[in-house]
Amino acid sequence: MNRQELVQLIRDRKSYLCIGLDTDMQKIPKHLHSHPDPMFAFNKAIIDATQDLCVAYKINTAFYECQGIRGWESLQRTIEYIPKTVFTIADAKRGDIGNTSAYYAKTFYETYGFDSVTVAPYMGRDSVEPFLGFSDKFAIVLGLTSNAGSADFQLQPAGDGLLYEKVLRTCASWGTPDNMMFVVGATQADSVAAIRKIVPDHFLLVPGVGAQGGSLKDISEKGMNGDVGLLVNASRAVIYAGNDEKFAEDARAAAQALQAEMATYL
Ligand SMILES: O=c1ccn([C@@H]2O[C@H](COP(=O)(O)O)[C@@H](O)[C@H]2O)c(=O)[nH]1
Repeated sequence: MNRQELVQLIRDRKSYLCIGLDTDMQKIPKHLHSHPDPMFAFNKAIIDATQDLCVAYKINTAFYECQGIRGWESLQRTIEYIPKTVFTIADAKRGDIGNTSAYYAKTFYETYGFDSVTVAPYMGRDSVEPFLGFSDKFAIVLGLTSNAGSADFQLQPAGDGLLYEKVLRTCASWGTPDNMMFVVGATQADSVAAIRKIVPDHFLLVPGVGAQGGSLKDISEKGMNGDVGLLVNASRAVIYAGNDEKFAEDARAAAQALQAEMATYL
């Protein structure tokens, strides 16, 4: 999916909600455990219940990788089940020397068919560029993350500003808003004005609403640009809104509340 199609989808659905499929075998309802593929059964029910309310699904690969081959099979069934009209994110936080990054890009864009993959930029230009050479695909580079540890490096002084500002400025010069987005935590709303000065046109993937306490209102008011420019992720707050037979209904209600609030900001 390209940027124009994503913007149109957001306008049509009055939503910039990304639902995170952080599917945890310890948390899915007990009655699904007898299913041949419990993770996929859970994801399928969530997707069926929410697909008209969101514009993206984010699969955090850690939850699948830890299950070995069965987890990768659940991931594959899930990505194949998500409608092609919805934007997909492999939250894998990859990045390595160039030839290795090229295989990470091929894995997520071609083998699995994701629209985007999250990329850790610490290894520099040659580690990020292999994710940029695919049409209608996006590298989503970690900018200012939602966790407390973001203060350890990202918020440290570097030259005239802070390290994360240098990361945003430098990475933005390697790509364009058509092939790159940035991760900015919802818990970092106070920094969003500074971020928008550096990357006014890029989409921001914003995790941290819900379980991590970030404010949808703050991030929407401070982070939106002319093309909306935001994908706000909620994982646990949506997919674990309930944990019994009606978990999918509960997930829909949680997603609907977020979408309804988003509609007021558009
Ligand atoms: O800075 C970051 C980068 C990624 N994440 C990921 O987003 C979701 C958030 O889950 P919630 O349950 O909505 O808190 C999860 O997959 C994280 O690994 C992040 O939180 N912050």
